[in-house]
Amino acid sequence: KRTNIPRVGGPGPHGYIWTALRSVFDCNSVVEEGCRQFDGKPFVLPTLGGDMVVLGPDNVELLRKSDDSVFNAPERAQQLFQINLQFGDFASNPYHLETILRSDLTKALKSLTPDLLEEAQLAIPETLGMKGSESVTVPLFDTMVNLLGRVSNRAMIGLPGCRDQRFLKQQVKLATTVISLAQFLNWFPEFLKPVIYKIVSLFIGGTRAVVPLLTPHLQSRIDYAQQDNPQTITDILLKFTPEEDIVNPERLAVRVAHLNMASIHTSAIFTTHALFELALFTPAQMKEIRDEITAAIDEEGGVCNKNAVGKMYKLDSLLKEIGRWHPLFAVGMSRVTLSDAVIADGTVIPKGSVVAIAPKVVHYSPEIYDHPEDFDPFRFSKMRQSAGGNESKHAFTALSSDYLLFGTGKHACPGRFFAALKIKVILAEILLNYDVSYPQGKAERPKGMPFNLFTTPNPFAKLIFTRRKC
Ligand code: HEM
Repeated sequence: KRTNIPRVGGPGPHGYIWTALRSVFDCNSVVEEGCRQFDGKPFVLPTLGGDMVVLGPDNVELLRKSDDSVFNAPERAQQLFQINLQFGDFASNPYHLETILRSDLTKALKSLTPDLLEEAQLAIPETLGMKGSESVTVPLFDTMVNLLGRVSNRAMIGLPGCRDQRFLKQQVKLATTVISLAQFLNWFPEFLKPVIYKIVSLFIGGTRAVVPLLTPHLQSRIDYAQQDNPQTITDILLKFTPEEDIVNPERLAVRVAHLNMASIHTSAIFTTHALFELALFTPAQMKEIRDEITAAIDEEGGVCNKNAVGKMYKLDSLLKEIGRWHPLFAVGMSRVTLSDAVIADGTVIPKGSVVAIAPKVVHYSPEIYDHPEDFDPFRFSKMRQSAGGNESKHAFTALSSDYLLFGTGKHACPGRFFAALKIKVILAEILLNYDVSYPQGKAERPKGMPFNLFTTPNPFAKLIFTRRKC
């Protein structure tokens, strides 16, 4: 048994604390340092939430096959988000994850597309604040979070809830508060956590602030759903909702708030990165991507429906290349070991460890990707062309051990098809109606903002949207 796993960073307590702080503010370089130093062998990454064992890429398969008996994901989600305090006891019956997201939502995407498109068409000029002007300059990430909050909720809860600004404001805030609050709660002993949570959430909001604003919108869906014609994700969810959550819609609101939390920021991050990249496109690249979008819509009789979106291969490729470059987390697919576990190189990981994998080691591997250090927006659409019958392997939403954006195995992101659809509907609409450019003198990709192993686009960076002349 080898259990002495080395640690990245300087020696001694000072080295430990300094590296843990770097994992908050400079996570990408600490993780890169560890991956380089230990060259595929596991190493310990100190974080403010405790030690994390970063496994080499040869363990992706181990996590893919995992059934939670040894490498457990729900337990890790509990630690990361303090789910029992912030979302209640849904671990015992996660019906909103299992039934709806894994099959029913994906099947319903076709019928949700017209509403997503209608909302995008109305919300884009309103959220940008165009108000009749030809051109506006906006802080891009915040603008996209607000846009995605509204468009996502057109599918999630429908009208009029998706335009309720008070609800959207609290819902958007939830994603940023949940993780920080969970990390803060982790510093207290178990028995104190509920009290601390109650006090702190009085000041910073969180789930408790979203639920009362969301519940009335769900109540009207409950009344509507008695007719058998689901028009929103909530309507589909209601088919699987136990009676106790129907009579207490606050309980249902917690589930919907949780789905929204997983859905809005992730999609907004991708839309933001995509627009930052599109603003750097050459005129020839821009023509290529626009021509493909127009052709896809024309083939569907001028309607941007789900089939049309499915034919926007260059847009799909751009998103996939963004995911290769910016995989959300410096380390992801995080699990807790429920017993001692032997990994690919024979190392024994002790029971109770948190393990994770650094996606960039895979995404930047020259054995997998040609010139991995180059950002090539059409990398995957070119790979698709030469795939000889295996084209779908290169789709943005395809899962593979060569591409870890959406994780792997049983817990791979179940919302990825919904995410891809809404992001593409929004981007196609923007590309066909606006030119995007950087404010003068800033024509370079803004650096992301790492925080707590997670990297968001720079919130201060701006983009100019100019209406296209037809
Ligand atoms: C581009 C957008 C998105 C990205 C990059 C993304 C990424 C991820 C990743 C990396 C995981 C963890 C996978 C693992 O541990 O193996 C995950 C899990 C999850 N995602 Fe997403 N996600 C996105 C959009 C969405 C959307 C739109 C929804 C909801 C509608 C969603 C719902 C979830 C849920 C519920 C889980 C937990 C699954 C489980 O534990 O079984 N995600 N996502």
